Amino acid sequence: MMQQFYPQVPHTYRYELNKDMHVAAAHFIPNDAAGQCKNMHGHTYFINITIGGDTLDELGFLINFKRIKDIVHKRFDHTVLNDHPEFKEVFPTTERVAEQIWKAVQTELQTQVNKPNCLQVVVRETPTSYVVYRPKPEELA
Ligand SMILES: Nc1nc2c(c(=O)[nH]1)N=C([C@H](O)[C@H](O)COP(=O)(O)OP(=O)(O)OP(=O)(O)O)CN2
Ligand SMILES: [Zn+2]
Repeated sequence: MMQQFYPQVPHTYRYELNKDMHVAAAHFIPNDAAGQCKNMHGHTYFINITIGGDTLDELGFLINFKRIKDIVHKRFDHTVLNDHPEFKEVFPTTERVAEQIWKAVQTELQTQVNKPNCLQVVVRETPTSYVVYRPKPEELA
């Protein structure tokens, strides 16, 4: 079941789009300070992505919902997060996962003519733990 939690991000865009998805993935935090998380274990991550913009494309989309899912789900679903190049230098904590999702989505959005912005990424790792990632204003187009 989707966790119906939607933190609001303040903005003045005409359109706001939200995409929810689940990603099943394994990870581990290779440091003794992480306790049990040092051992490989899995989560069904709940992810919510918020996109804002003032103009639509020729179809009337801010961006196709499916394209957002493809950027994240195709990349991470049923994988070991630690195996991905973006997690070679940093551990795949919830914070870092949210940050990397923002980077991947924002990069894709900037290839669009209407250039919408990714305003927020929510990553829920467990029923009791989640992170909200928001870019700095200077990181937006
Ligand atoms: N700031 C962070 N703290 C922790 C992270 C993280 O990514 N960022 N990750 C973990 C572990 O990976 C773990 O899977 C999740 O921890 P936790 O929420 O403590 O899991 P529980 O289900 O045991 O939570 P309870 O509320 O105690 O049941 C740890 N910390
Ligand atoms: Zn974990």
